[in-house]
Amino acid sequence: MTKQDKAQEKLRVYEYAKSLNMSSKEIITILKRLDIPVNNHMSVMETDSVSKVEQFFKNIKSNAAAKRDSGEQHAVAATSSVKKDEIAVKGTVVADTQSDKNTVTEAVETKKQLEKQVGMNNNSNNTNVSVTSRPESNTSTPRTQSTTSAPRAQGNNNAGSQRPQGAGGPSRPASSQGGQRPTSQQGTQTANRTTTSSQGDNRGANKNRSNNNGSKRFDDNKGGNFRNNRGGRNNGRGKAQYPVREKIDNTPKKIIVRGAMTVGESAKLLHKDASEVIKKLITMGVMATINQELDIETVLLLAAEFGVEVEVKIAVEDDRFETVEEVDDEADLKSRPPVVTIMGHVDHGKTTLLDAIRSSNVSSGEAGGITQHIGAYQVENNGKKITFLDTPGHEAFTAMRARGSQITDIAIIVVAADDGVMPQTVEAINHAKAAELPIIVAVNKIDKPGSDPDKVKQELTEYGLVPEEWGGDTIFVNVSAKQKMGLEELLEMILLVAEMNEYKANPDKRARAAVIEAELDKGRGPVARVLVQHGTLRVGDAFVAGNCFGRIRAMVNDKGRRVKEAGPSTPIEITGLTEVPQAGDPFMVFEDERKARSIAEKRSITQRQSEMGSNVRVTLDDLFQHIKDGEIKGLNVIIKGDVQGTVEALKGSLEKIEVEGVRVKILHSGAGAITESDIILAAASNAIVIGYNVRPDHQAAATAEQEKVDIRLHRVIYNVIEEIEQAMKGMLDPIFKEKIIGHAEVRSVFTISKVGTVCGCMVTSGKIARNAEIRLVRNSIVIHEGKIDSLKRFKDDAKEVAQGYECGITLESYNDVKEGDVIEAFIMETVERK
Ligand SMILES: Nc1nc2c(ncn2[C@@H]2O[C@H](COP(=O)(O)OP(=O)(O)OP(=O)(O)O)[C@@H](O)[C@H]2O)c(=O)[nH]1
Repeated sequence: MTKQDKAQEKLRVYEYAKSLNMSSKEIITILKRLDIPVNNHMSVMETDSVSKVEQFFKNIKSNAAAKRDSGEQHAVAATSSVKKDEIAVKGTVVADTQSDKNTVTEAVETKKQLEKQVGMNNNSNNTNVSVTSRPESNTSTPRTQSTTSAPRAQGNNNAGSQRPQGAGGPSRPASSQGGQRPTSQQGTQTANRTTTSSQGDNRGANKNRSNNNGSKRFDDNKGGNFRNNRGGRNNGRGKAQYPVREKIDNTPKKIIVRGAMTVGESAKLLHKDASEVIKKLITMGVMATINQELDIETVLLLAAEFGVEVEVKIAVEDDRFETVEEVDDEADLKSRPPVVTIMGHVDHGKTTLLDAIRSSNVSSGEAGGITQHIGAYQVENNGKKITFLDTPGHEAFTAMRARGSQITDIAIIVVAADDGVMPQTVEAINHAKAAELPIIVAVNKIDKPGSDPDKVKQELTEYGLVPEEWGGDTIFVNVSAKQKMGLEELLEMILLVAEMNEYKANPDKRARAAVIEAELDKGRGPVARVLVQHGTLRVGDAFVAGNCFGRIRAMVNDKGRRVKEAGPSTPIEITGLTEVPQAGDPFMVFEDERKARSIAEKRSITQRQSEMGSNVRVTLDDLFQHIKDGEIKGLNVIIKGDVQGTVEALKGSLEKIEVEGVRVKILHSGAGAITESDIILAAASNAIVIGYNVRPDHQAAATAEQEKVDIRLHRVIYNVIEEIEQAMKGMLDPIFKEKIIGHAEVRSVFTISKVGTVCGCMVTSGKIARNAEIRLVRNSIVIHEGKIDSLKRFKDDAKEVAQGYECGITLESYNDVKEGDVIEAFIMETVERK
């Protein structure tokens, strides 16, 4: 089986879209509408999702059919109802997304507009509808001319779209439109986009506007421009009850909505009497008084009823720009270089490999530049670029992910052929898998005598990485970073994976990027290295990076050259910041420095508030609530245990748990203490950490506290399983929860006859209380759990001993204590259920 075949086994959004002759964006909108988690066009579509989408199409079809049946006239629709409905879906979604990238309202709108579209289809024969009496409308005159024109396949056979549109009716010269058409160019543009033709002539105008480079850069993510709500479309619907009035109508063509507003405010905006608006609302089934607040959705419907176009501008999105997913027009997307991270075990040759690739593949035309370490670099192979992140290792990678930056496309796992799979190799694989990245394995050091690449392949099959020649789908490349062998093939394989995944971005808009590293330079002030992800970054651009802002003073590329602009996947060093951002911070360009400053300020306030506020991570205590709210579809878990065997057993049992469709997903498991890397992975993947007979090391505990990661420590497998199961069912009753109150280090051990082993200890954190329970920990492994027999300060019994003091401790029925052991004291506390 070829690599291509393998890759195609997984159905990605874009492939599915292609098969339906739709764009990824449309499918994404539908998936979101159906509450199916989806990130982008590369997201894998499970069979379940496909059937849900198909069901969605079916529903639309049957709705349309039902409406048709109930209507009086359906001449046009009958001939090709399936195709028509599909296209109706398509046309509407495009209309939505194209008009604006407001993804939040988009999903809601889709349904409404779909319904509306269906409704509009039913009016298809009603060609004499007086759509609007607005003087500015450019639809009325053409309509009367077009009553004889052939119905459109799209089912947009409402009055407005029945007329030929620009090039859509070549037999009709543009001039025949007289003064009604804004320009002939607009007509042509409209006609070119046949699927969106339902939107009438103004679409052409809007497209023209968005083609204007300058303004387009800042158009993204502003409120929705619900052009389907345009005048002319809906008047036909209400016509029966409300005959057209002859008086001059000053209804605005378009209004801007910034949030919910009262009936009175809506009326003012729509240039209507409040009574008229209230009446209209009643016909829509909404009983409201003049001071009653209408949510955005209702305002949108109301405006549509009056035939007014709405632009939704919700300012709140600006300061949470990283959460807004931009949906670009497929036509605007251009291929971009893949971004690659190299991971692997210590000393397996990550840095050597990065250096070898860099020194042997400097892109043509760039040769002679002075190598500059800016966190990433680009090389060229057969005229195609690849971006390598310069900070090898999965910790840095996952730390960035934890800050919300997913910048890597492909992970290279380096395994030394003379050493084989090591603990950090497994960690790296799991970190890459958690980020859902395609993995290429580079088996390194094949020049070394005794190296055995096949053994590495064999070992990796255990972790789900099966080479293609063995029937799997993982690409393995044998390399020697030191001898520069196999590098060419490695690059080719990266480009192959990139080709299969079609990494694309829209270079023609304001830049979005991620900070790779940042520092305070003595001479130049704050300096940040960023990787441009979307759009083009230019000198002079005002931007926000994390909670900092600035204006780009200068940009230097990885060859040390000053550049004026940088497109997607380009790493660049920038100056012009006011402060130093953090690695992983999101970066976005804004229209001016004032705006950037205000957004940066808002972001830092929000951050401070959320730091003070409640935990946003999943914990077992609030798991049920998350499941109930549909926020999580699976519980991500990291398991660490004292012995590999028990870890495997635990893994097997947990994976079997399923409660109401929610399953446990083990992101990573291994023997040994809970490390900081485990916590970072948990934070990045919203996972909980289970420690079976092991403890978090110092650093890990501190990071867990800071990142608010839930760590569950257990000594009985059954308890772990029960706890998780109960939490998922919402039946967890942590009437008691363990609270660690302190640690004492055993500094000396002596045996006294009749008393047993006495431990001379120093309390290193918190306190040790006489009535507390204890755990004896040796090298992060729990070797005993029990009670304190006696606690003494010098000769006297003590109730508790605080941090920084020495004490003598004997344990109840336990004597196997060694110097260097840690006694962890804990109490069981009553916890209120959330
Ligand atoms: N013989 C041989 N030695 C290699 C090869 N690649 C790397 N080495 C050596 O392996 C050692 C470790 O290489 P590094 O590149 O520092 O390994 P690393 O994975 O970056 O190590 P850390 O940064 O410590 O995680 C160095 O002494 C390299 O010279 C190779 O292909 N063949």
